[in-house]
This record gives sequence, structure tokens and C-alpha cells, in this order.
Amino acid sequence: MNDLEALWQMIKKSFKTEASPVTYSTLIEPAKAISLANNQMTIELPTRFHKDYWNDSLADKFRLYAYEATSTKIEPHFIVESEEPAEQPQATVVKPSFKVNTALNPRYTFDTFVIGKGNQMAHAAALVVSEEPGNMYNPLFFYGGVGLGKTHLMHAIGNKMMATNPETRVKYVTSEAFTNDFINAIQTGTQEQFRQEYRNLDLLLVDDIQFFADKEGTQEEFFHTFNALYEENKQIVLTSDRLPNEIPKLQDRLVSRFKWGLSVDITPPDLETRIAILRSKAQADHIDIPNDTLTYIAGQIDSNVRELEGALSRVQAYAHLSKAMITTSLASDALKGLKLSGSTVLTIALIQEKVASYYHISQADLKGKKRVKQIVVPRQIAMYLSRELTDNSLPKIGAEFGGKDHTTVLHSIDKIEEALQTDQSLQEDVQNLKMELKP
Ligand SMILES: Nc1ncnc2c1ncn2[C@@H]1O[C@H](COP(=O)(O)OP(=O)(O)OP(=O)(O)O)[C@@H](O)[C@H]1O
Repeated sequence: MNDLEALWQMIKKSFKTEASPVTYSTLIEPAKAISLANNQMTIELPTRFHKDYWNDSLADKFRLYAYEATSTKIEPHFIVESEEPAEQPQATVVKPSFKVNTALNPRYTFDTFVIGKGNQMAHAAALVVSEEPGNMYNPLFFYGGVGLGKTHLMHAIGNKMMATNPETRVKYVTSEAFTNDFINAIQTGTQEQFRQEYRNLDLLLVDDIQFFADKEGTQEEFFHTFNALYEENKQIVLTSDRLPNEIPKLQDRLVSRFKWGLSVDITPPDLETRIAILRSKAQADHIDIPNDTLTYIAGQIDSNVRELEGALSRVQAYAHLSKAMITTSLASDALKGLKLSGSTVLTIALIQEKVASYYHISQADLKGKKRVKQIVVPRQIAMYLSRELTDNSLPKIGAEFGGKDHTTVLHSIDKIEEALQTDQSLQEDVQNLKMELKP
């Protein structure tokens, strides 16, 4: 066995002792160590999903285990066996030419954008601009945290204008791509082409302009690009993670120009919007997923939409790999280990699933009317936990247990509370269940 293989076996062994058997067999076992050089280990993974999972959830553990085994810092580098095309639009470094490379992502349209409290102003402004470019709000400036739909809306404007008039000259770039293009043009002496390319447009979309900070030459060039387009009443749309005057080292003349138009912020979506976004993505991708599970996922991720989408993909992949239907319990397993930034919403359905599987009875029996002790006690425990761990009212809990009366629920809770005073094995069961439900 060579060094690489020996080290890899040690790292895998450490993973095996900590990860659940399902995680180990579906996500860790398929990984292959390919090379070890300059303190970097290249690890090959079968799918993009595996790669994301390793990056998000296993990379830190890898570093720890590798360090434990070697006393040196080893960085993991993940590659995918047969890399599929990237999902996100990549702003390419466009070679100077007269042909406009729009680089628009056809999936980012108004149709696929879910409107909610945090983005309705931005959506309305985008729609106006797509219908009357260069007229009302120029430039249109979106700002807000990561993954909240700024890029999506920007592309939606471009796609809408292209759909209305296919001759529209649209260009989407990130500020970094603009910078690269500009440097490239200087190096190859093609500044004139660069200007032609950026100034003969109907719509220029520049993403993440906070990265212009510190880049004097690029800001100078962008200033002239901006003026040329603006004077011709051509539309400019910009995004940033903050307001123009909060971007460090952005020239005052750019800041003041960006204020000529309209600045709108996008804030994180509320729970209802998150559920609606998940539902729309699930429908678009033909994912069969119960409403309750969508609510559960939306309750877990309250930071940004990109993470929300990631969570849905993770659940889908997890179901696929374990050849199981998507349920709330499966979603809860799939999302375990994710660094969840949001608060968690525990549902009655999840409690029912966990309790039923803990006592090896069916969910139908748990919610049903059978009066045998092996079923009655778990049913009462599930009601008790629903009351204790969720905000649901007694009638709501009753409704979810096959339409029982709220007095039945209350009676069940009283029974369990009373038994918990003396019954040690019940205390243990309830404790175990609470641990499972509140990781
Ligand atoms: N309201 C929404 N409806 C549907 N999808 C959305 C919505 N908001 C965001 N998304 C999706 O979330 C993902 C992230 O959005 P986007 O890339 O537009 O974020 P961003 O604000 O530009 O973030 P960054 O600052 O990181 O570039 C995209 O796949 C986008 O389609």
C-alpha cells in the first residue's frame, strides 16, 4: 500500500466511526483519493452533488482527520469524475469581438421568479425597466445579501427584452469579467474593440460591482462606458452587496452617477415565500415532495435562496441514492450535518414519523383509533411531543391525529406527564425521541 492509499484508509476509517451508515455508504465510500502533492490531496467524486456535499459538510472533518494522521495540514481538492456543465451562469472572459456575447441564463426569467415581501419592489422595478429600458430608472441598482435573486432579476430583464425584440443587444458581465476584458484589451492593444463591444449595447448588466473597489483603471474605463450608454438612453443595471456609497474606494463620480437612477434592496424571503420558492422549483424539476416536507425544509434554511435550492437538491439526491420516497424524516436526515443558519421548524408530521419508527408501528396506527397498549402509548407520546416541541394548538394536534377532539389530546398529554413522574423507561424513551427530533 502506498502513502496515499494508507493515509486515505486512515481518513476513511475516521469518517466511518463518526458518520451515519447511510452517509458513509452513499457519500463517503464512493470517494477516491487520486493524488497527494504539495500538501494537497485530490479526491475524485462521482457526482456534482457529492462534490458539493464534501465541500459543505465534510471538508473540515477531512482536514482534521488528515492532520490527526500526519501532523501536517493537508488541503482537500475535490473533482468530479465526469464534470457536468456548471449550473450557474459563468461570466466568461469575452475575447474582444464585435459580436455581442449576451451570456444570459435562459432559466432566470420573470416567470421563474417568485415574488414575496423582500423582493417585490425590486421585481416591480425590473419589470418596468424591461418594458421601458433607458427611460424610467437608469441605472437600476439592486443591492442586498448573497443569493437573494439579484442576478436572477437582472437576467430576467435581459431575457424579457430579448424575447420582445431578438435584435436587442444585451450583455451580462460580472465586474470581474469586465475588469478581465479591460486588462485583456490593454494587453492585446484592442481597446477600440473593447469600447465597441461595451458601448454599442441596448442593455448592460454588471453584477457584483463591489469588486470594482480598489481598481482605479477599471473604474475609469467603466465611468466612460457608463456615460456613453447613459447619454444614448441605453439601460444599465447594476448589482452589489451594498449601497454605492458604502462600497469602499468607489470613486465619488461613480457613486453619484449610480444614484441618478433607482436603488432597490432585496431582503431575505419570509417563510411563506421560501415555501413558494421551493414549491416552484420542485414543480419545475418534477420532484415529488409532500407539502409538509417543503415546509420543513423552508423552516430549516432562512438565510438565502441559493442555500434553499441547495437543500432541495440535497434532499432529492439523498432520496435517489437511498432509493426512497421523499418524506420529512428523509429530508431531516439529508440535511443533517448541513451548517444550518436558520431556526428549525419542527412539524407534527415529523414527530409522528419519528415516534412511529421508534416504536416500530405504522403511522396509520399511530393516527388511528386502535386501543391496544402498544399503540396507545406511542400515540399519547407523539401528542405530548407535538404539544411540547411545536407551537400547534390542541385542536390542530387533534386534527393531525386522525381528527381527534382537543380533549382527547389534553387527556393524552396529562397521561404522559403523569407517567413521566415515575416511569423510568418512559423517561428514557421521551428523552431519546427529543434528541432525535432536536439534533
Ligand atoms: N424570488 C426567487 N424566486 C425564484 N428563485 C429565486 C428567487 N430568488 C433567488 N432565486 C434563485 O436563487 C439562486 C441565487 O440567486 P441569485 O444568483 O440571483 O442571487 P444574488 O442575489 O445575485 O447573489 P450573489 O450576490 O451571490 O450574486 C438562483 O438560482 C435564483 O434563481
